Amino acid sequence: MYCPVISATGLFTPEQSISNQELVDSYNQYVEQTNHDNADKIAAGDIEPLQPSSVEFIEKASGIKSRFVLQKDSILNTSTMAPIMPVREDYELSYMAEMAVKAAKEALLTAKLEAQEIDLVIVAASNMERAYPAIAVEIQSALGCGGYAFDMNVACSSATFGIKTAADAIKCGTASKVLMVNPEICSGHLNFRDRDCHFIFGDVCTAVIIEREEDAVAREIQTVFKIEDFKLVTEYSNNIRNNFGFLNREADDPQKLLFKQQGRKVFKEVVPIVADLIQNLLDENNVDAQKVASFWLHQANINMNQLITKKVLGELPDNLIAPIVLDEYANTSSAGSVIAMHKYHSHLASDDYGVLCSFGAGYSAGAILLKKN
Ligand SMILES: CC(=O)SCCNC(=O)CCNC(=O)[C@H](O)C(C)(C)COP(=O)(O)OP(=O)(O)OC[C@H]1O[C@@H](n2cnc3c(N)ncnc32)[C@H](O)[C@@H]1OP(=O)(O)O
Repeated sequence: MYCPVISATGLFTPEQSISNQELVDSYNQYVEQTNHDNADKIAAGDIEPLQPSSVEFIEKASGIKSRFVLQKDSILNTSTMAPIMPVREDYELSYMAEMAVKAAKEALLTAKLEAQEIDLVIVAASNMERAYPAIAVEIQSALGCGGYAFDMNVACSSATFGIKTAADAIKCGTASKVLMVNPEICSGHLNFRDRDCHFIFGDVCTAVIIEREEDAVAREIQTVFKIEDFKLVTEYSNNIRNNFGFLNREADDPQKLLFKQQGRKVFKEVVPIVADLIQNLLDENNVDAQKVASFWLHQANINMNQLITKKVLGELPDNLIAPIVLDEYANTSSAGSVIAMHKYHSHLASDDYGVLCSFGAGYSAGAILLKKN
């Protein structure tokens, strides 16, 4: 049985970003116009007027200050309020593959690997740009990787479940070097006309190389994280849903089928699931939570993340121990915890532990115990 390690990560960040102020200005302009257009119905009491959004609410409720997006103008334009991106021709690279190739190249460079050496490509993300051919097979071809490739979706937990799938393939010898990517175009599943959630998500792509420990050692890779143990859990819930799919293309209002959540219920129900999952993982491996150098958590919401770390550690740690990137990136679904790890791991010393943890729709949650070489 081979021992799987993470030998590199990569990150693609879109060039364009939207501040809370820009987002709120656009939303409030839409509210003003809609209320003006419906003035008679509102006056007759037939419909309620739309309420404005606010920068103060967004920052306080979520900790988000800005988000990166692939297509800013059409999101802020009140006549579209969605990322309007030209349909790519069959001979062109898809948007998801394009982002993933960029993130993957950084990871391959760090891991001192050629793309041809990769023998499994996994796309793990919460939305796929199309049903088939698999985006992973397109990436495999674009990079020139060998072996096989497939797509998988466990919503915000896609990356941890993807790493677990990759590690299992390495352990049993099905693959020796895996590229796992998380191209998340979350702006596409967001209803920017819904005040409750218009601020939550951003676009990004992360990449992770998982391989046999002996191969990474042979190439003298400086920073390698040994995958010590995992815990994955799913528990069905209707509280976070995206109902948009191939069976509702004729829906009256497709926007209403996009992301929706019962935010308070999610908060209340998911925090204990995640805190218990992490605690059980640490207990079973005899690792004291205080000795963990970093908890790279899914970047859902500042209050949720802080409560989870507080439950595990008994106090609020500094930003290196539980790094927050959602202020700049917002919630990027499966990519969030990997961004946190990518940006905040250089302080780990040899034999230090880190926990990579995801949680989200399903419900689904995953925690991975990592040990630095
Ligand atoms: C796990 C995942 O990644 S899923 C995606 C992210 N989801 C999560 O992080 C789940 C955790 N949930 C949360 O963090 C929170 O529920 C949030 C941030 C989504 C919302 O914060 P809450 O404090 O719960 O706000 P809530 O929806 O209850 O609204 C509070 C008030 O603010 C109002 N409000 C809602 N949106 C806005 C807005 N954009 N601007 C101003 N006011 C607003 C509401 O109408 C409500 O008003 P009321 O008290 O008069 O009824």
